[in-house]
Amino acid sequence: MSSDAPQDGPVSDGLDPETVEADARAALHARFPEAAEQLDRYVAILRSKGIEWGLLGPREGDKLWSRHVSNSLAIVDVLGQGIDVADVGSGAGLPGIPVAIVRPDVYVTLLEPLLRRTTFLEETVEKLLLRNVRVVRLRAEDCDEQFDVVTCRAVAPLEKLLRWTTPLFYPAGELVALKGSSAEREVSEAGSLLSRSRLRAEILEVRAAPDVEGTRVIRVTTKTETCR
Ligand SMILES: C[S@@+](CC[C@H](N)C(=O)[O-])C[C@H]1O[C@@H](n2cnc3c(N)ncnc32)[C@H](O)[C@@H]1O
Repeated sequence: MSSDAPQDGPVSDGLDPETVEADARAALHARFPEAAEQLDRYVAILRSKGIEWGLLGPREGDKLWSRHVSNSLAIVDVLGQGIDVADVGSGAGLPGIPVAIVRPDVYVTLLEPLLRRTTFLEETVEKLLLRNVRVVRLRAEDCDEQFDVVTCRAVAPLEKLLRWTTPLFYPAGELVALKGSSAEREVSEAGSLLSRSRLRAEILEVRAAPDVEGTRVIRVTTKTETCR
């Protein structure tokens, strides 16, 4: 699951991975002090049960802060206040759980079709006492609810994501897809579907905290009609 997680240039090149990881944790604690303890508890669950259950590769244990949590939290400033979010293909809860931890004003639905993963998610949500999260075992294309924002990370190329998720956010909401360096190519490949569906895509550079690696998201919204 982790190999296709979006990540731009390796900030860790030449640096001791333990230092990179400790620095990322410190930067995220400094940015989200009220959430620091909960984030630590979530990372501990990912490092133990997440890896044991095969939801993350064994080598990801050393990159949980610098690769996964910082990447997930890069979208927090893109999300409006008090909104309903669906995290499609949440896997081990990325980005939905870190977002729910630092943004208690947001209500997050973790949408995930695989039983093993929804069991992990339900147990994790219960352990962390997250009141603003629910877990729904469904494929995105089988979900008939609507959300203000659909998030996703490392699930599918934009064109496929649009086919699966447009009914979940159209016409008033948006899709926020964590992508990294493939963002431009994916927008271009989805060009004709975007225009046929009257959707507009923009690429945003985002970062969870000043001292962690940034990434790029594709934000898709509905084209607004212009009055003549
Ligand atoms: C590579 S994992 C990424 C998990 C997580 N978002 C992350 O960044 O670590 C892709 C996830 O998407 C889920 N998935 C695949 N097809 C899906 C669909 N049609 N609707 C919802 N989730 C789907 C898979 O079950 C899997 O958990």
